[in-house]
Amino acid sequence: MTFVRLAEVARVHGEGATAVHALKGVNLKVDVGELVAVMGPSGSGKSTLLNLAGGLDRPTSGTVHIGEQDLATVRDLAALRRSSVGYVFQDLNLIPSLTAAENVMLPRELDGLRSSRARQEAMAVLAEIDAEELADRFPEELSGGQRQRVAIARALVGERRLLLADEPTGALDTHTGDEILRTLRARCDAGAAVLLVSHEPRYAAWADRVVFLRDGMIADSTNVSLESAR
Ligand SMILES: Nc1ncnc2c1ncn2[C@@H]1O[C@H](COP(=O)(O)OP(=O)(O)OP(=O)(O)O)[C@@H](O)[C@H]1O
Repeated sequence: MTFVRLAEVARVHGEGATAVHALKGVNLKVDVGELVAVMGPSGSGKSTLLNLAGGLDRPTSGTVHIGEQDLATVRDLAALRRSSVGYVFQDLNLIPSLTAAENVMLPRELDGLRSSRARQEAMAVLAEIDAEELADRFPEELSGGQRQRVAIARALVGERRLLLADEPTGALDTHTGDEILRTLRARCDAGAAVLLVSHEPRYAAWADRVVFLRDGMIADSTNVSLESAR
């Protein structure tokens, strides 16, 4: 079953002579339970693709569906994003005045959950990625790698059915990076759809499929033979 569908999606940044055609007529489906890795050179449109797939940006032309919903017709896109989509950005975006646990709780509290329940969920997901001991620290008290793990916990909390990860292993050592990939893979196997941008072939090996972008177009798409790759 397809969970995310991009059809003939184009995105032009700017206008006239300075216009940048970041994506040009991209078609992509990600199924429930599927992990798709997006690879490609710098500037090929990977982040633009992720932002469009999660409704953070709108296409210049073409359509994006999450589940049954055409994002162009969704009234409360922010609510849809909060309930269905988890993002791990390159620049982390943790709120400095909140502890790690409070950062992870925040999306659930915005969903209307009581604090005690949101905290329970936050602690469970921090435990899942082996980061419970970070719960009561503030972002400035964490290393780059620890911040990354907290940002990942925030993306996983709740019943997010679509996870978008842009270089989620960027600041992490190999062991922790592998742990994160194992967690993403487990979420996927439990029914999430995952889009992962990575420069590193070793992480792409965790994917079901690798999509290569070049100059805003899908240049190639390869199914990964999982057993041999991991
Ligand atoms: N807001 C924006 N305004 C103007 N141009 C943009 C904007 N966002 C992206 N671009 C341009 O669109 C193209 C695709 O950018 P994008 O960030 O999607 O590529 P990327 O493959 O993710 O690159 P990287 O690997 O360096 O993160 C690039 O030429 C970039 O400069």
